[in-house]
Amino acid sequence: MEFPSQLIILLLLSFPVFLFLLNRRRKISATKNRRLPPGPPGWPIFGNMFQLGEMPHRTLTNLREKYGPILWLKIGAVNTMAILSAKEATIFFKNHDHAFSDRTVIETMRVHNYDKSSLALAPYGSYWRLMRRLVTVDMLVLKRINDTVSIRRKCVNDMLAWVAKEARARELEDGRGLHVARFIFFMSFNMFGNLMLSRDLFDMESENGSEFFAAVMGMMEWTGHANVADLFPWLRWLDPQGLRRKMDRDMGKALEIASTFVKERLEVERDEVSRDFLDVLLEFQRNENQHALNISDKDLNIFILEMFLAGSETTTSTIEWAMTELLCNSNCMLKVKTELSSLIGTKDVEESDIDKLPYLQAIVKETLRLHPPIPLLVPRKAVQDTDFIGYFIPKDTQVFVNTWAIGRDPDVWDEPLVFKPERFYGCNINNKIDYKGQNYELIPFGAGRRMCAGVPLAHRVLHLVLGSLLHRFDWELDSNVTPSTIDMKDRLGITMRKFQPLLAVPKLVAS
Ligand code: HEM
Repeated sequence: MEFPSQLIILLLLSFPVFLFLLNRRRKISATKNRRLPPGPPGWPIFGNMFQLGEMPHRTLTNLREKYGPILWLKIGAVNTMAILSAKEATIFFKNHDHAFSDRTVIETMRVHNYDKSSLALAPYGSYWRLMRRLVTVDMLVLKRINDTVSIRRKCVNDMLAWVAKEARARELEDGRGLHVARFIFFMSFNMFGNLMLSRDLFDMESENGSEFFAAVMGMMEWTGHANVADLFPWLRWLDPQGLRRKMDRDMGKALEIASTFVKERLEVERDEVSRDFLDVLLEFQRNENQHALNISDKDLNIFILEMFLAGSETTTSTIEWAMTELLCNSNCMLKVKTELSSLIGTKDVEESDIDKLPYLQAIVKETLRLHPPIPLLVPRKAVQDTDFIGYFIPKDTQVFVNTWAIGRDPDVWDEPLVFKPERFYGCNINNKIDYKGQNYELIPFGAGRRMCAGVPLAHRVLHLVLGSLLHRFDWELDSNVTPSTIDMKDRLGITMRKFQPLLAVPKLVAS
């Protein structure tokens, strides 16, 4: 009778060992198998770099038909996986978000060790967690966003006054359009200047930017350039296009000015009413005993720069595209203007009105579906070797989640190439789809752990600015273009902007 109970105990003890060995065998066989996703053959040394062209989001989308929704590329020396469909993106974010939660860092972002202090580029770990908490728990929470409503209102009013002045001037000059993205960008920059530092950094009257503005503009330019040193890391020391040198100069200047802003702030008494994001940041830094890590002064200065880099171009690109689509689709323009006038009347659009404006919301979603400002998201990187849908993805592989392709995925969207806000409106089946990271077919802000930390603020700003421009003015295309001749090409820099900037004529709405 002794024997069976010993056997049972032995079996019970050996079961976990058995499971461990089985799991290990599976992993070894997946690794041995090393089946990479399919992809176009590349050149020796250069891989697929010449095939991608200037608009990789479009090139990759076109490759889906031949190779399927998951693509393997070698861009120079960099292993790259691209995800091109909503179904595969869902599996990626639901089951593998952790395994791909690091970031690839481009060469220009290593200057001044920017990447070491950046929230957007930090490796997935304790520093990232701390900074992410700062943004999502202390800074961009509902109360603080509500406390700063008047700042955004003032910046939008300044912009509306500027456009009104231009509109009056244009009444005399037949049909000459205004460069729409320019004044949206200046307004956004000032908005972040006021939210972050309580100061205007661009003078709309004289159209003059501060030194800080010029330095951050330089940073945006060098970040948006394709850099050979990113594809062949052994070329880094050579800085073949001089981008590192230029970035070093402009980022150095921007950091120096940001540190004087901080020093000046430390010398003044601040009251609760005028608290801005810098006050929140400094308080977070002072409470260092509550965190596992310290935030250095440099981390703080880099955080300030990051808010400008993350927020102003993305906002501008979205609104320029929304205005373009509306000017090409007069029925949608009429519908949104009718919604605004019947629900808002003659008063200004306020952030508190957004929930009452479903068609305006549908327009913002539809614009972000077709024209996501960051079409390949901020590239992720594999933290470890991973088995992804039966493919072996080696550690350090760069991942492009092509949200541009996913927004046009024919398996998900009816008439995917048509601008149709109605799909998100009324009783339509897509009405419930949102960009807050739960619906993987619409991910202009990404999804998962590394999803955009600025969504609550971006949501307010996009609707407020677009709603105000549409409510206050009637818009027409520049007299040289029509909806059928307008150029709809995009170009990729730090964000995806319209290749030919939108020129449109504002006319004051008679009140
Ligand atoms: C139209 C507006 C915006 C768009 C389309 C956008 C889009 C994105 C995208 C695609 C990512 C990468 C997500 C991923 O990897 O899954 C991202 C990251 C980020 N965004 Fe935004 N963004 C916008 C506005 C803002 C604003 C206003 C802020 C801050 C004030 C902001 C702060 C950030 C930060 C800090 C990250 C890095 C998050 C992390 O790595 O944990 N963004 N954004």
